Amino acid sequence: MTASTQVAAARSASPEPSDRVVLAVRDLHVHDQVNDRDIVHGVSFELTPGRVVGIVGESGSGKTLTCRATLGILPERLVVSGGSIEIDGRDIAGLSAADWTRLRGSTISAVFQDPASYLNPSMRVGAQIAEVIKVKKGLSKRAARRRAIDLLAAVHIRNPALVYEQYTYELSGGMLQRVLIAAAIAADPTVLIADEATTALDVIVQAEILDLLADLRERTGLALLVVSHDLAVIAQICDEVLVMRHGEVVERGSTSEVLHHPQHEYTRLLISEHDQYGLERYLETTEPAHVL
Ligand SMILES: Nc1ncnc2c1ncn2[C@@H]1O[C@H](COP(=O)(O)OP(=O)(O)OP(=O)(O)O)[C@@H](O)[C@H]1O
Repeated sequence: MTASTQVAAARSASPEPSDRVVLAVRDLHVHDQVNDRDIVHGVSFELTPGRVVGIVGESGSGKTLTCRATLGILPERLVVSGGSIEIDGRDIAGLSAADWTRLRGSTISAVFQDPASYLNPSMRVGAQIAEVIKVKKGLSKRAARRRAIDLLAAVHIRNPALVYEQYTYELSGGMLQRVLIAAAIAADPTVLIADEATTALDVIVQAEILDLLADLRERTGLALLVVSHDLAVIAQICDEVLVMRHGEVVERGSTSEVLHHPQHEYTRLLISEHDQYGLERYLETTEPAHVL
């Protein structure tokens, strides 16, 4: 049984109602204590199992800080100054460092741009995934290795046992991003945040990684928060989209509704900027744009 089928089997053995809210961000405000100003103003969204919410916006619009607040990893000078974040029904405001250690990876996990910087260059990549499994799942060294190889197969790596033994410098950017996704899902989180996770990849590899995320959501019920400055990425995978500008959500709605009938001038600008990259092929479809 592969890792993904194991995950799917474990979940189907205890089916969860799909309207169970696994992440609720309500009226989130992030404040810069040094400059005494709010830089994220009232962001709200909810994730249920298998749902994909996207955040799109230009550089500096507050996308990453929204993710970092959700993961409890804001830079020191920044604080959550308003609103609430609940993960699996639990308000994160009162979490201790030990609670966060338990939660990160096993309930909420993340992948970012530049996977190489999140992997140790002097350790075989498979061993790094196995390490997560040993720590988070308490498996033996041998069982963790087996599961890590299964996970590499689950993220569509063709020769997982060989790749397990390789180092980061031997792998392409797309392969490294797959390895990082395997590590991120190793402890069966319910929520995965993908912050510009495909930005550094060429268009074909980017599409493959988005397919992989869609496949994981389909098979395991993983809920996804996908952050990108690129509307084409959002169009390919998200059920719902929030358009951010200067720390505020200027427009939100189902992806196909926002792409077909943008209400805000800034959304229209984003769409027109992306036409040249092929967004029109999603806009031309009569079906919802996000269906893969
Ligand atoms: N460590 C920090 N200290 C102070 N201000 C910060 C810090 N990180 C971000 N900011 C401020 O918050 C704003 C939002 O940053 P954020 O990284 O969330 O933007 P973003 O939409 O993710 O952009 P990008 O796509 O470039 O990552 C920035 O314009 C910056 O002014």
